[in-house]
Amino acid sequence: MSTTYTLDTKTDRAHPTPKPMKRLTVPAIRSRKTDGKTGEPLVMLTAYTVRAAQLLDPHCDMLLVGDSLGQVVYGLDSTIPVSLDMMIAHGAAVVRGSYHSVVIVDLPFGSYEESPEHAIRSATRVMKETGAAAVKMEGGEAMAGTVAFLTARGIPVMGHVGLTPQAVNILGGHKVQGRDDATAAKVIADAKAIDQAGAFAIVIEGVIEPIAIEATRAVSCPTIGIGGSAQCDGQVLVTEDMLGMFDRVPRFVKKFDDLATNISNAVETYAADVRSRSFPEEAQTYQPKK
Ligand SMILES: Nc1nc(=O)c2c([nH]1)NC[C@@H]1CN(c3ccc(C(=O)N[C@@H](CCC(=O)O)C(=O)O)cc3)CN21
Ligand SMILES: CC(C)C(=O)C(=O)O
Ligand SMILES: [Mg+2]
Repeated sequence: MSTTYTLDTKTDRAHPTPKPMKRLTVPAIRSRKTDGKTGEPLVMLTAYTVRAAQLLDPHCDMLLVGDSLGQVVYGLDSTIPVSLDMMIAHGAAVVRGSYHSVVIVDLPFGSYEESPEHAIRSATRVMKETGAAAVKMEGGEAMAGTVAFLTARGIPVMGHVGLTPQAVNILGGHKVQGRDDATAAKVIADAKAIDQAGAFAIVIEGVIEPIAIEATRAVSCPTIGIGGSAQCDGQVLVTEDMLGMFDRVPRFVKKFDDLATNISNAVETYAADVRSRSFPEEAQTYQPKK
């Protein structure tokens, strides 16, 4: 399944061996149902900037321009205030920095819920102005008609069920779903509805493992877990969380590095060097031509 890619250290761009890399497609992603064990899980991470996209692209199947940029990039308390213009600006940057992964852009709160027509207007802007291949929207049974409407008109949709952060005011916080019969049944029904409406994949966020497994088995498209289960057909995390760049992280995050400490150390050294006049040195200083 996986091809070997090498990194051009000057550009951080991936180079396949032996022939040029082609961007993965939505149908290729859709066909990657693993049924829990067989097959290679899908790898997705969030990206908001061109530099992040360049670094992540060779290693991922999908890059998600998540509305989590509200908290991570803009310091907001929730994803509720994020605008479509913000998503489009970051989406275009991520498409420019990638050429292997499928790029998916979150439709932000208030840009799609009113009607299928409302959703397609926003999604069309995303597709035209960013070059992304798909959009993602939160919601289950209530959004199934909208998912079908967009899919029938050329816009691939990724679903998102379980802990849906745009519904934080209904859920009463970022709370794990499926611990009681009512939310457990809702997660399954929502996943089935979005799958039958034609979603090419579904994010299952913050759901107890047995229900995430049941939802994965109940749908024909791949599920992407985040605080879901290792038996989902793929996994996603917020990149800054897994790199140790964001301090308040959910329990489902594993920190694969501690970049905040590295950056803080480098800046401490810079500040000390400026204050002691040991930076800049000769090598960083311009002199008149001799
Ligand atoms: N940096 C970042 N990472 C994310 O994963 C993320 C965002 N931002 N912004 C949008 C949403 C918000 N998310 C969140 C935020 C908090 C929890 C959280 O603290 N959950 C509790 C669960 C408590 C429970 O019900 O048991 C936890 O302790 O993990 C979960 C998801 C996921 N998304
Ligand atoms: C956490 C993922 C699934 C997301 O929706 C986001 O980053 O906004
Ligand atoms: Mg999101």
